[in-house]
Amino acid sequence: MILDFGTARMRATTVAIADPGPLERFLPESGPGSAFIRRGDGVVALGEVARFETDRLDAADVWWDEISNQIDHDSELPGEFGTGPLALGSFIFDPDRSMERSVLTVPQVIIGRRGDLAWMTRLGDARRGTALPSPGEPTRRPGHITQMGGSLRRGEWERIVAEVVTLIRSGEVDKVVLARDLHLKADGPLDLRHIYGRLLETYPMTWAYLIDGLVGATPELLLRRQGGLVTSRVLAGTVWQDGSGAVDPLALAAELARSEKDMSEHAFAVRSVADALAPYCRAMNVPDSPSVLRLPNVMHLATDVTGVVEPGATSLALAAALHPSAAVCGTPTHLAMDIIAEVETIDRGRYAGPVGWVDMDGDGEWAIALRGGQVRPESPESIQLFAGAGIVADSTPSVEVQETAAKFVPMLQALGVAPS
Ligand SMILES: C=C(O[C@H]1C=CC=C(C(=O)O)[C@@H]1O)C(=O)O
Repeated sequence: MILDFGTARMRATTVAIADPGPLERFLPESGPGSAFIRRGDGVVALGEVARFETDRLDAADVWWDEISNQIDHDSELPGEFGTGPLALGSFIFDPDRSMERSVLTVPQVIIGRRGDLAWMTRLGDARRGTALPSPGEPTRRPGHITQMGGSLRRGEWERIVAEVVTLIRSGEVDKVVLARDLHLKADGPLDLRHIYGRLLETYPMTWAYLIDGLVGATPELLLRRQGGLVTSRVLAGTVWQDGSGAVDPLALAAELARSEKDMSEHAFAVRSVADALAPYCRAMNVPDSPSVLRLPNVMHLATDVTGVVEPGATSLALAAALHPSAAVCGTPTHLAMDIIAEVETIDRGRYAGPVGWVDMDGDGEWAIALRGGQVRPESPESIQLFAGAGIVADSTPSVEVQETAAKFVPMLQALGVAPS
């Protein structure tokens, strides 16, 4: 479905503003509002002048190119990364099999910040001037929440992991990332702004996203394209504290860095990103060995792949090339995708798909929608959380269940629910 402003040209104005305070406070309780924030920097987007519901990143790329060509933009900050009209989007993991839809939306008002720079962009309606919108109503914490369990019981999911390990050991496939879900139900509609605010407080080092009922805080950046440079933060390979929290973090990091199983899981993910980026880059840097990224709930092996990108490839085109990486799908990609569709039994929807924004120059940031959940308009009191784990030849099903449990922690904490 396409709703756009037809053949009429649209005016947009960007002005520098004084520090607007926490961006998330502008999110409205109802009506369109999206956000993409990390360490206080990012954008909050209000209202909607155009929307494209497609399943394909490359179709979204073409649509945004057409729409952005219809915008006449006056800016006090020309050329500043991330300022001006944007499209914010969230894409389905497997568009061939999902019942859900991807979304790309062009907001009416954007309030943004990067370091000392803050700005507001308004599309259309120049009469509204440069006054900031009023902050949204206070957020509501959820009332009582009931944990309804997952679509599969833990034991059933372990059996699927075991089956996939057997496939991998037989040489049919190298790596498959398997996910499971958890359903929770509150006694009234959930206020996603509250969940989002909690994630920003507790996980400031992640990319926190909120778009069309999908909310989460992901540590994994599919790509940032800024001018001629592209960066991808590849994560795969995980350790976590047991319930006692007694293990020295340095010892835990060392255990991860020494783990052959995690190193092999990570290597597949890095290779998939490097191979997908190579045709778009004049030069690339792929570090030989990963570092360890420490988050409050888990630690990951992390590699930042960088490249000098050929002119013309927008951030959406690059996201189309990179998705799905072996951090969320597997190796070889198509075989892993088929196995996921066959054995996982859940519709991932937009979980593990690209989430982020693109500007009028094609620059942008696309994270991978992990550590999050989905609220659907027809049941605003219910949320479905997702978490996955990379399965390789040495995986142990019961340990992979624990890993997914550790990955549910940010969302459970944000909902005020004790992890089980
Ligand atoms: C698939 C997820 O995590 C990915 C990202 C980091 C580490 C991962 C791992 O160690 O399995 C996964 O590849 C998820 O959080 O749902």
